[in-house]
Amino acid sequence: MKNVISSAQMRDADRHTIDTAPIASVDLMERASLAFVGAFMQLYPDRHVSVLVCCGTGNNGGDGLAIARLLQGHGYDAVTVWIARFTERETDDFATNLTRLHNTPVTVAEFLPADELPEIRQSVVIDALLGSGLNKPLTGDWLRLVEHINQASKQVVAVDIPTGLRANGIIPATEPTIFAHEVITFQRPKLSFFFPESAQTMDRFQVVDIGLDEAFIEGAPADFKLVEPEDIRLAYRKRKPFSHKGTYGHALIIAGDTSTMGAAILCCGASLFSGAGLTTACIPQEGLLALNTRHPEVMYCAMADLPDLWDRFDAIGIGPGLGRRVALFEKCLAYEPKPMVIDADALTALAHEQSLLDKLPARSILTPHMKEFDRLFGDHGTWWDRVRTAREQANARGLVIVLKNRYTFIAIPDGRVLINLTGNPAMATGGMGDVLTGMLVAFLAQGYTPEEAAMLACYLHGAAGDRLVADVGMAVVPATQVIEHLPAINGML
Ligand SMILES: NC(=O)C1=CN([C@@H]2O[C@H](COP(=O)(O)OP(=O)(O)OC[C@H]3O[C@@H](n4cnc5c(N)ncnc54)[C@H](OP(=O)(O)O)[C@@H]3O)[C@@H](O)[C@H]2O)[C@H](O)CC1
Ligand SMILES: [K+]
Repeated sequence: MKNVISSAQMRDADRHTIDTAPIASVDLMERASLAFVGAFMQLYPDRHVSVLVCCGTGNNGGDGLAIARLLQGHGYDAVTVWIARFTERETDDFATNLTRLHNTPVTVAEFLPADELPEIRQSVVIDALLGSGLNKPLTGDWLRLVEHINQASKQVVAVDIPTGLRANGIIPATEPTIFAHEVITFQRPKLSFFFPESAQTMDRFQVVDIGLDEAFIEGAPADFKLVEPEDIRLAYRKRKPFSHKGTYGHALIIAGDTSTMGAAILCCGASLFSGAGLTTACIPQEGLLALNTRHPEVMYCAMADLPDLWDRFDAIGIGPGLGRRVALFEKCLAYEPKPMVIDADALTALAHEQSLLDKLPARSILTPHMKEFDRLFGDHGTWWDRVRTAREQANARGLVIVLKNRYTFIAIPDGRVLINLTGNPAMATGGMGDVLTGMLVAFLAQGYTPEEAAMLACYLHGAAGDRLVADVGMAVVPATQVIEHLPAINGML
């Protein structure tokens, strides 16, 4: 898992790399700018596209100057630079790059405080005004310039981070920023990119490697970790020769009600396709025909038989579409504790009866979306606060909290948060949560730890959706398709 590091840690990594590589700081800026230009050229291959590079006078601005020079060197023939001279301070690397830029034909205009800003006629604006050095909200001339750029409604590509966005996750709703369609960021995504509030500031980001010392970055203390494909390959255990269904555990899904039987069937299907050796459904009897038709492999357990059969199960998933049968949840908490996934209506029951939280089996997995989370732990004005509560609760109660979001945050008992990057907006359809729950139960039944199960299920769930979008071209992905695509994803590992 890769560390997500703070701006201060990034500065340390910068300094460390300069000292130990060794590399001059201006050469590191050149490397960063080259990496940016490589990514930019993929986005805008037309050398005649008109580009306005807006630069501050710090190192983000220094990058902008180097980028303008490099683009011109690559044959981009309509590059203009604006420099915002709103402070007398400039960094050494900015100054060096300004001298270098003056040796090229690129047009440079400088703006002093209160200067009138000309109309922006270029098609693309590169935002190199302020980067990770931001230490206060935008005001005065900075704000005026950023608003001028936003009002021009051009394509905006930000260098490292959109101007005005704080890097470290806390995003006040009222703070103005530039709006960037694309962010080309250095070495690591900034923590803020994973918080839904960042959608007001940016559409997409991509990370480019600028050769900072990776060992140093990975050695830094980090509360947030990115789940990488390599982590999944390492965690995932391929099926062994001579293994049998007993090797892969028995999952019990307690779900479904008259009008929400589909949730139970989706959940069971996901368990089946995620490799549980056996899957049993505790659903209302009226759902049996549908279950047998859709998934004849799944067995049935009547509500009344649960106490007698409980010993047979290795992991329990409870909640999807449980509806009026939700009292079952409290009953199950009185039986012998088993690895458990708590979702949907069972989460609502927890919210109504908070004392049940203390009765959850150790290291249970909770899978709330935002509303379920707030019902459970109180309203949160920002995602930063919500994630902080998730960390506190996971740590204090020894739970794994899968806080569902465009980038799902997995808060684990040791206080860290794993960030899952797979998944896409085409998957924003009903039933996806039921599928995730089924997958989690299946992985628990197979003997994975709750942390591993959460990581695998979130990653593979999103990866199946990503495949369906990328390879099959689906604009909208229904949950059943994700289930059927899971084996192919597993085989890929
Ligand atoms: N390791 C890396 O990732 C590398 C990053 N590079 C680039 O460097 C920037 C960070 O550069 P830095 O010089 O530290 O900071 P900025 O350019 O972002 O900001 C410059 C100064 O602006 C002032 N400031 C901060 N907030 C505001 C504001 N709201 N309004 C006005 N001015 C503001 C502040 O100075 P003060 O003296 O006023 O406190 C900043 O110092 C990084 O983002 C990358 O683009 C390197 O090029 C390569 C390595
Ligand atoms: K920027």
